[in-house]
Amino acid sequence: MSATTDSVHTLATPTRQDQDSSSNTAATTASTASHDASGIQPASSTASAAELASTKISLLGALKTFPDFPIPGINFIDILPLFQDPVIHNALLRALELQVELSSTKPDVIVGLDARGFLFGPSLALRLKASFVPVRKRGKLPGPCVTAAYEKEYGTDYFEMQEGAVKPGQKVLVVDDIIATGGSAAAAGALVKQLGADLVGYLFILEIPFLKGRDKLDGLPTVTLLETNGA
Ligand SMILES: O=P(O)(O)OC[C@H]1O[C@H](OP(=O)(O)OP(=O)(O)O)[C@H](O)[C@@H]1O
Ligand SMILES: Nc1ncnc2[nH]cnc12
Repeated sequence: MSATTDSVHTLATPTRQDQDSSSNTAATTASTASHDASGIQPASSTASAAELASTKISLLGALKTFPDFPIPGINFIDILPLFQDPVIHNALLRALELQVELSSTKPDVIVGLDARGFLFGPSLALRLKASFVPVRKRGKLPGPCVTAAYEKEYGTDYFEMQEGAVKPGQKVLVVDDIIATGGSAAAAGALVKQLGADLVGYLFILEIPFLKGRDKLDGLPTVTLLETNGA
């Protein structure tokens, strides 16, 4: 197991758990600082930053990796165990909430991506007193929609949003479980902008850094709680 460290990350040693024969704990790094564009946190946020750092570490041991899923060559990182234990689930939501509070912008709307962005997007929106709006895979939403095609780690797909779901002047934060190649998030961001809203940034539970997904996000503030290259 290996994990990287750099100037904005502190290495956290995840606990390997022998949970079942087909899975293992992901080699993962918990960020102790926001990955936002400025990297600056106000002095008044010190207590929140400390809480966030310890909360992230409690999330690490729950992740599992599945080699060669859904196709050979992909090391699939399963975030679903984060929702199986209510203590970990609550810690996750608290960490995401703190992460948004530490950023400079309060979003009006949380846009969550089909399907795993739906697992925490609405709960996070409630905590932030923001709206929740879904981005769905093509053909699932009724009424007039805007559509964007995108490439991801294991194929091509299409995202849609309903016209009018976000409005000009609204500050929108796009959230999803994982940023891999960044194709899904970039497509969602393009739809938000096409509808005239103000895309203020992206928030993910987990980043796979070697796939350089951030490079597709136009330099917008992009925050991830955890990261792993799936080793
Ligand atoms: O950064 P990318 O390369 O675009 O990959 C990340 C996306 O891939 C996964 O979704 P997937 O399309 O597999 O669908 P699901 O959430 O419905 O399982 C994941 O939940 C992200 O949405
Ligand atoms: N390696 C991966 N594991 C889990 N979800 C993903 N979505 C895209 N790539 C993924």
